[in-house]
Amino acid sequence: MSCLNAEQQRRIDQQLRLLSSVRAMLPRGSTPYFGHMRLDTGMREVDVLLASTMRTGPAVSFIDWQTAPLAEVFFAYDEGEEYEVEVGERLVEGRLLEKNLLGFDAGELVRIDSSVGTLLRHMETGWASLEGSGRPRMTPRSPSARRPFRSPLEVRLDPAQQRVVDLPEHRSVLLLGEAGFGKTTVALHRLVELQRKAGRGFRGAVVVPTEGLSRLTRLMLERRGVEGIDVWTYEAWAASVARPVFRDLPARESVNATAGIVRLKRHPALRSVLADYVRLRPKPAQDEERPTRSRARASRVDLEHLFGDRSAMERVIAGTGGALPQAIAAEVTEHTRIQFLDMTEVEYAHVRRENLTTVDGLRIDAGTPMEDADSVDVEDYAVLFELERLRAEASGAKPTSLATYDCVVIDEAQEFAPLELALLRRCVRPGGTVIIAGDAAQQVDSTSFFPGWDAVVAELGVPEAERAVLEVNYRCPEDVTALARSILEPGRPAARTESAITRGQHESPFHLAVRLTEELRSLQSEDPTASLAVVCRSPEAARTVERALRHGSPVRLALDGEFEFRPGLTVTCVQEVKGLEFDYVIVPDASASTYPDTRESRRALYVAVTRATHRLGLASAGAWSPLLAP
Ligand SMILES: Nc1ncnc2c1ncn2[C@@H]1O[C@H](COP(=O)(O)OP(=O)(O)OP(=O)(O)O)[C@@H](O)[C@H]1O
Repeated sequence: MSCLNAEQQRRIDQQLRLLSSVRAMLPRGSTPYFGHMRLDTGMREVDVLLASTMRTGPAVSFIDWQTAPLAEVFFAYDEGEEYEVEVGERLVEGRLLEKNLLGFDAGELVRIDSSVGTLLRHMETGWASLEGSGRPRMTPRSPSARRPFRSPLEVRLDPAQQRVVDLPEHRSVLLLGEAGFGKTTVALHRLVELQRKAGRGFRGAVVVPTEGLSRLTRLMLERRGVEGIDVWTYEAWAASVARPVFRDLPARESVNATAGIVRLKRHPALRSVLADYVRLRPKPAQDEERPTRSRARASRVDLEHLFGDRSAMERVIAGTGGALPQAIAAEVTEHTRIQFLDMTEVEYAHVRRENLTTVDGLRIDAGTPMEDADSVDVEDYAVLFELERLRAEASGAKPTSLATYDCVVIDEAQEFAPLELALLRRCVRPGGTVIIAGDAAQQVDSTSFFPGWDAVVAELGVPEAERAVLEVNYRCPEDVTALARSILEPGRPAARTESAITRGQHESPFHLAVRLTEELRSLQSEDPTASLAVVCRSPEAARTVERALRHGSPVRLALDGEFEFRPGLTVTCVQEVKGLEFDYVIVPDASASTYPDTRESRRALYVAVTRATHRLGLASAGAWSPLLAP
C-alpha cells in the first residue's frame, strides 16, 4: 500500500461527493451502483452511474448496465477516447473523460479501480493506493507453446494408443479414459487405418451427439485428406434412416418437447411398454381417414396410440423407479395431442392465403403451444425402429436392413440412450465393427441415462469388444487435470500450486463482466492466434455473458454447434463443448449457486475445465462452488 497522489485524492473526493449527492435516491443496499463514468457529450459534462436499474436525478443518471446501450462505453472505451454508441435510431457521440469501477461494503465506498490505480479504503487507516490491482490475471502462454490447430490425425501415437489401432480388423473396441487422454484421436486413427487396409468399397462413419463435435471431426478428417467417411450427429443420422422407411412422418421436428418428455422417450423403462404395445397391436396402426400405403411395420399413428395413452405413460414412469415424476405422463399425452393436430395454415386452408400470413413472416403457430402441430420428436425415430423390430421378430421376419457401414465410431458414447445404441447397431454391416469412445464421468446430457459400459456394448451387439483404457493425458496442464479429478472425487486434493489456473472472485456480475472483458482483450492482443472459450453452465447464462462481453471485444456465441475452430473468442455452454478443446478456457459462473455439490454439477464442471489446453480461468460473482474449494 502507498500514499495517494493528487489525482488519486481527487478521484476519491469526487466519488464521495457523488455518493452523498445521490444517497437520498438510493434504496438501502450494500452495493448501490457498480461503476461511474464522466462523459463529455459535446454540450456538457455528465456523470453516469452503472447500476442494476435505471433512474434519473437532477445531476446524475443511473443506467442499467445489462440493458442500457450507453453501458457499452464503459466496456469498450478507455479514458480519453471518443465514443459512438447506437441508442435506438440515434448515434450518440462524446468523449469518455473518466471511468471508475467501484466497490462498496455495507453501503460505504471502499474501492475504486481506474486508470490511476486501485484505491482501497481501510476502516482504521483511511484510503491508500494498492500496488497493482491485487487480482491475479491469466498469463498468456509462451510464444514457443503457440501452435496452429493440429488434427489429432497428425499426432504420433504412443505405443499403448498404437496397440489399439493395430488390433485385428475384425475386433470391435471400447476406448475409455479421462478427458483429453486421446480417445477420439485413437478412434479416428483406427477407423482410417481400417479404411486403408480394406481399400475401395469400405464404408465408415463417425456418429457423435453434438453438432460442434461433428464439425470438428469433419475438419480433422479433411485436414488429413481423408475421404469416404461419413460424419453424423445421431439426430441427423436417425432422421436420414427413418424417413425413407416410415413414409408417413411429418417433415417438421418438434421444438417444444420438454426435458421430461425427452427423458421419458429415452428411458430404458419405455422398452417393456413397447413390447406390451406390440403384443396388443401386432400390425401397424393406421390413420382411418388417411390410410397410408407404407409397408413399414410401424407407423406414425403408432406414436399417437402409444404416447397419447396416459395409462401406458404412467406405466413407463412407474418403471423408472422414481427417476421421472408422475406429472410427465400428462405432459407427454398433451404434447402428442398437439403433434397430431394440423398446423393452423392447414386447418384454415379454405381461408384466403393473405389472411394467413403474419406480419413477421413466421408461421402462425410460431411461439404458441400449437407450434409443434404436425411434427415428430427426434426421439421417435428410435422408438419407431424398435416397434418395427419387435413386430418383425414376432412374425419371424427380419427387420428392415439399415446395414451400411463396415466400421462405425461412436464418440462420446456415454450420451446415447439404450434405444439409440440399439438402432445404431443396425447400421453396421455383417462382419463389421464398432469403435466406441467414451467417459462416464463426462455424461452431462440430463435427458439421458447412462446404463454402464457392459450395457453399451451389449446394445451395440459387441459384448466381446476389446476394452482399452488410455492412461496418458495429452490435453490439459497437470494442475488442471488434478483439479478436474478433485472435482469428480470429493476429498481428493487438487494440485498444491496452480500455475495454469487463475481464480477470481468478484463483487458483482458487473465487476466480473468488466474484468473479464479487460482480461480477454489483453489476452487477445498478447496472443492473437489463440482460441478462447467462455464456457457457461447453461445456454441462458451464455447469452447473458455474450451480451455483456460483446461491448468489449468481438465475440462469437456458439449454442447450436456453430464453432469455427479458429482464433478468437467464443461464448458457449457445457453441453456444447463435449470433445472440443481451446487454448484458454474461462468458467465465468464457478459459483455455489451454479455448481452446487451434486453429481450433475461435478460432471458438468469436469467437462468445462478439461477443455483447456493451456490456461484455465475460474471466476465467480458470489461464493465459490464447493467443488472448487482449495
Ligand atoms: N499421442 C499423442 N501425441 C500428441 N498429442 C496427442 C496424442 N494423443 C492425443 N493427443 C492430443 O490430445 C488432445 C486430446 O485428444 P482427444 O480429443 O482424442 O481426447 P479425448 O480423450 O477424446 O478427450 P474428451 O474426453 O475430452 O473427448 C488432442 O489435442 C489430441 O490431438
